[in-house]
Amino acid sequence: MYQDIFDNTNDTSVVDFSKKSYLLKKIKKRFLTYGYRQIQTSTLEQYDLYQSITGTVHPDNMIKVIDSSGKILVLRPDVTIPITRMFAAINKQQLPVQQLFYISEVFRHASQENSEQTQAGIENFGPSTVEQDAEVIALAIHTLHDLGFDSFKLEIGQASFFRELLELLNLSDNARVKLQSLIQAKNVSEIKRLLEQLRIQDDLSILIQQVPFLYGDFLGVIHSASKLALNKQMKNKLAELKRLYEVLQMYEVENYVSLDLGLINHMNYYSDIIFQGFVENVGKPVLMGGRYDQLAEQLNASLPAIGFAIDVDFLVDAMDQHALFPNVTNKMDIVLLTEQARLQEAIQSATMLRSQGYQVNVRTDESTIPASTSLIRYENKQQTLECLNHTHSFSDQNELMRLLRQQKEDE
Ligand SMILES: N[C@@H](Cc1c[nH]c[nH+]1)C(=O)O
Repeated sequence: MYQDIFDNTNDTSVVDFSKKSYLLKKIKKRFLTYGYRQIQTSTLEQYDLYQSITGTVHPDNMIKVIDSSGKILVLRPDVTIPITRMFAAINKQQLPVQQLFYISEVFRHASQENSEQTQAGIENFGPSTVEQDAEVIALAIHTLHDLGFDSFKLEIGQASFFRELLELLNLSDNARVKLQSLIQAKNVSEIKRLLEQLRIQDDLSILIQQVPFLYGDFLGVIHSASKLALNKQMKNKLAELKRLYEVLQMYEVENYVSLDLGLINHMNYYSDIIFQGFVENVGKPVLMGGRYDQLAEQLNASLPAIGFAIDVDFLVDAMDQHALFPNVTNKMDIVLLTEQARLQEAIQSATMLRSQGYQVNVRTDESTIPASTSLIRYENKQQTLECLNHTHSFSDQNELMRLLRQQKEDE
């Protein structure tokens, strides 16, 4: 029974936390350079809001809480929707551009377990243009690059291209979901079988069977897709993708992108461009996003927007696998070991050293000394500094500071 208390936790150890904070610092710095400002939304959200919006996390996968009045709340399953809610409440029309970022926990119920993940993401509310899409994609690439990955890819898809295609088929919800997942899995033989079962007319069936092959080199895919019998809207979407690629070339990030016209995302609120970031040897995306120009319409506002979120905990694992963290040590900079009679003197030195930014502990018992780079002893009427296998005695704080500076130079 007691074991239950220890299961299903999401604790982060000291070492992992220092990795996480290293990563978050880098991400935050990069987001700031593109003009994003940090925001925080409430952890508890109205269940009704999420139930009424289509295209979000499935209600069964939300973690519910009941408040004192009996109302059902959910632990924030997504950040994009609360931010859209926030702006839709104040602005019914397009705002002056709003560029926001967040570092927040999201809570989802996944395969029998409650999962809590930290997401670091951005949302950009403003005119829906290809140039804006390119800037957001460049930011995503720039961020992954900052973390030290040199081999990663951003797979780009087009939600409306795909949707148009499916609409031509007039399918039931069930059949659509099934076909979508087969296309995403690129399961060609099952797609063929399903289309036969559904008695889809030949020319459309041939078109759909081509979709799993529409991935890879960006311009190559656009070229292959343009040869298929597409309607005008789909042709326009391809022209936009071509322009997107041109702008990504201006950012000099075109080598990091590929195109997958069969790409779908678990969130259905995306209206146009969607993307997922993959790093080498890791099967799941570490970054997900896209344009969601119609989401705010469900909240009676017109606020085109684009954004993405990074799964921070997953990225920590990926960075670990790629050995991208600098050595993390648990060591104190300095430990002061003192006899009881000189405790006050040691405490005063510790205060002075902390004011200089050193990490310092004072101890009176040798058996409790934590690992440290340097040890200062106050004993037998003497004070000494032990570091790098040398022992130096010093007479006052000035001399101690001089020794420590010297030690830094020698390191
Ligand atoms: N909220 C999305 C990511 C995203 C942010 N902005 C747009 N999309 C997710 O959790 O997958």
